[in-house]
Amino acid sequence: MSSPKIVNGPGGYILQDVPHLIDYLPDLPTYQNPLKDNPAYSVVKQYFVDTEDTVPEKIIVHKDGPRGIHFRRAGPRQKVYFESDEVHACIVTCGGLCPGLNTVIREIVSSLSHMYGVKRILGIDGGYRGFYAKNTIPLTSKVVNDIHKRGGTILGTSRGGHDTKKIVDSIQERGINQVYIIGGDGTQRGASKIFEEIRKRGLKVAVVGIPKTIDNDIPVIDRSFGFDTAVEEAQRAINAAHVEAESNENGIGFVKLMGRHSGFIAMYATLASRDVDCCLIPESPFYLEGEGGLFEYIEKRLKEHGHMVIVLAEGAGQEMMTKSMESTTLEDASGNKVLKDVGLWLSQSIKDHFKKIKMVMNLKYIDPTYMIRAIPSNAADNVYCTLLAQSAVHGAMAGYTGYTSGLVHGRQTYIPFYRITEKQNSVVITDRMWARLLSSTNQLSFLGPKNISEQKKETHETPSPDSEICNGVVHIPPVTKEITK
Ligand SMILES: Nc1ncnc2c1ncn2[C@@H]1O[C@H](COP(=O)(O)OP(=O)(O)OP(=O)(O)O)[C@@H](O)[C@H]1O
Ligand SMILES: O=P(O)(O)OC[C@H]1O[C@](O)(CO)[C@@H](O)[C@@H]1O
Ligand SMILES: [Mg+2]
Repeated sequence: MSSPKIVNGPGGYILQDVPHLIDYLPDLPTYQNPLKDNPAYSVVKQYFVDTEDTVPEKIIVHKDGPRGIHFRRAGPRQKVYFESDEVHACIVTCGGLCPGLNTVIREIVSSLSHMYGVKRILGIDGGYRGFYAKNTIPLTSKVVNDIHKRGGTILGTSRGGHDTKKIVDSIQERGINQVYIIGGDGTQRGASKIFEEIRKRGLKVAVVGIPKTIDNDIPVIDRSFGFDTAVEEAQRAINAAHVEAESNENGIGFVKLMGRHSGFIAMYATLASRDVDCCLIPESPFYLEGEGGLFEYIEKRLKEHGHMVIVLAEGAGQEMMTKSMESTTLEDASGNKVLKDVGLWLSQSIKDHFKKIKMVMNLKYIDPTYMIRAIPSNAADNVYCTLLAQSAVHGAMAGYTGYTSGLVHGRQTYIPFYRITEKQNSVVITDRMWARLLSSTNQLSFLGPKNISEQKKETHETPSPDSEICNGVVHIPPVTKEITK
């Protein structure tokens, strides 16, 4: 692994910089950025980003506190390290779907063609393995013109199949010199390995990651593109659950949403809806029976209101499920643990409980999990995708490499891969945002004081001042390599 580029400045200023091609190819020539003559840019007062501009990771600071960690600000630079004719770019999408993938593809192609006059852009078919196992797809502005109106990815995606050597061989053989890799935490780990191999071989190839995660589990960045769309789409399921619940005697509308280790979609969908009485996420343990348990809370709510809505993230309550429901495949092709269907299990457990206590109850279970991610991105996400793609392209043209292009406190930045891959982002239940949710739903926390003090120890002893914005980061145990029985 190449060592991190850290620049220290006065007042505790730290720049966690990203690699540059000249770190290992010092004699590369530079060229004037063609944007200088672009009519869209020539009217902008200061259209090139000052190379000294950086963006702070934490925006809330104390008077006497250090200035803290910063990232390089994204945007076009005066000098570029590629001539337009020289660029041969490729784009690949990996991991699960997310609204906005096609918009990012479209905007990378548009930025390269319209801003930098690039003519050779390839799509890699079907994720990482497409580099060595499939044909490529030529991409032009015409080909991608309408794709942002469709869900999914026109390039196809996959899990597994990352073979660093074969991928870099393919890049080298095809003469590709800019690689745009769109995907989640696993994908960014793969991108980092590709960068290291390219650097080792001394190739003039910029490797750029574009973060995508419906679960919002990538750290540092404000949120992933597509997250907003997914939360919005989840409202339709919650509304339906509410209508069903209201119209039945002791009705329970029960909605399962995505979120393997991180309950962000469930949390934001709950906060947005206002119809949810109980939100269950992986980060907040709960129990069913007895005083302070879920069953008691449901009974109470039904007696008070006659109906209720429960939103459950798929990773919640996994540890409680019986061995009898154990799935036969315990991990996917990428090594991610395959979760058991907690929605079916919990809704059945609730039904059994009410049967046992002889109380009438009508539960309607809605599972819209894939529906919220297989749709085109909304207007806000489309704008986000556009700016993200433009920033990614500006960085590669300027010779930066080995970075993820991401939004930090509303600013486009270049983040070194190691900051993206070292941890997963999770809801921190001792932070303000979860407390806001609890006050909004008025649900119990289902936590004893022991659980709360354990969470505090696991995360930050002292909550970060701006933690409610990006929620915080916790260490997730590495994916367990269980043997399939
Ligand atoms: N540690 C790793 N090193 C190299 N490649 C990896 C690593 N982890 C995952 N990958 C590769 O990245 C790709 C996507 O990984 P994964 O299936 O975990 O999805 P993801 O990018 O995390 O997206 P999401 O989880 O949001 O759907 C796969 O092709 C996988 O082989
Ligand atoms: O697409 P697959 O392989 O079914 O995986 C589904 C998983 O992908 C995600 O959408 C993103 O990791 C999870 O929320 C979900 O558990
Ligand atoms: Mg992932």
